[in-house]
Amino acid sequence: MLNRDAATQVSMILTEALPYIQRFTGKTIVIKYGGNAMESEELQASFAKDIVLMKTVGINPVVVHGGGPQIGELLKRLNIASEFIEGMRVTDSATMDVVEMVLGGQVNKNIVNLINQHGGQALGLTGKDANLIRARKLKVTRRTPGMDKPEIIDVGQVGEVSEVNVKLINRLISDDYIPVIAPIGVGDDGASYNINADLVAGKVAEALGAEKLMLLTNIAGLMNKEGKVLTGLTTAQVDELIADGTIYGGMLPKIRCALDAVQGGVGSAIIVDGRVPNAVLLEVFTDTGVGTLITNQPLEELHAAE
Ligand SMILES: Nc1ncnc2c1ncn2[C@@H]1O[C@H](COP(=O)(O)OP(=O)(O)O)[C@@H](O)[C@H]1O
Ligand SMILES: CC(=O)N[C@@H](CCC(=O)OP(=O)(O)O)C(=O)O
Repeated sequence: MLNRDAATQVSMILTEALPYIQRFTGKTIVIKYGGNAMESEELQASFAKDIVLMKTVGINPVVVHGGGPQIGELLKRLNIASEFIEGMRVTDSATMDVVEMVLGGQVNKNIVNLINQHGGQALGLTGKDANLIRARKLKVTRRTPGMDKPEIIDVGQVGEVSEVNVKLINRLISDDYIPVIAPIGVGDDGASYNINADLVAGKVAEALGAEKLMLLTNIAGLMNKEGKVLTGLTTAQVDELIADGTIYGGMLPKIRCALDAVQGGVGSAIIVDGRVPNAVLLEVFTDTGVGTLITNQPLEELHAAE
């Protein structure tokens, strides 16, 4: 039996959750589960439980996962060198094979299995299944201070989303499945594309008209040079932070996809620290959600989240 203090705590949490449950019931929330947020077995289990709980109270979670560090590990074991340009892995055909094996196999099935172990009905897909994610080749542009023109860089078999099979995802949702999507796209010619998982999550959220896009990562949020978490950002402020080098690497696609998603009709996008146990629950069901929030009604000024 719960002691008095624990019982009070539980009832406080449930009371706090009620308005959020009412607000999100029947709505779709897209959760991007980054490879860095899969740090430990405990965190993976708490993520799976959070997703099952969401579904149980009538919210429709759609998971899009990454697996960058897991791809890096196998590439290393196979002695295949790898580099990132502007947050995108340069992908030749040997690298693409590894990406497909790790994301579509190991990582996808691990998440599906965990959700199912906790009582959910997860169904894993790559963008190739039923042409879920159609893609075209992505050309990376790099702006270097002092150079008047941006460079266009060929990073190989890296794609961007051209179309999402919304009908399939909605069908899975209405049949009570939890879709778990690996960020591999298929070109018109059947070619495989390695797509940054943030970009897939953003486009899936946009295509579904999701209420919320959550990006789980290994940092407390988007930070300024002093290490303070920033929230309520405008596009212009983000552009400034990119230009002065405050935002770089993996945060570039993350913040861009968050901005694009809200401009494309998603209610809000939030970058959350996935290293915190039950990060998804805390963000969706309590007032304590912290991280970098991006909405269409930006706050007046950049400010540090409390
Ligand atoms: N301004 C910034 N604020 C926070 N993190 C940043 C910033 N600029 C770059 N980063 C880097 O971006 C990383 C998150 O991107 P990434 O490693 O691709 O995460 P994920 O695997 O979760 O998608 C952070 O761990 C940090 O190293
Ligand atoms: C083009 C590109 O960079 N693709 C990513 C796909 C996985 C991913 O995005 O994983 P995280 O979310 O864990 O970083 C990669 O190859 O690492």
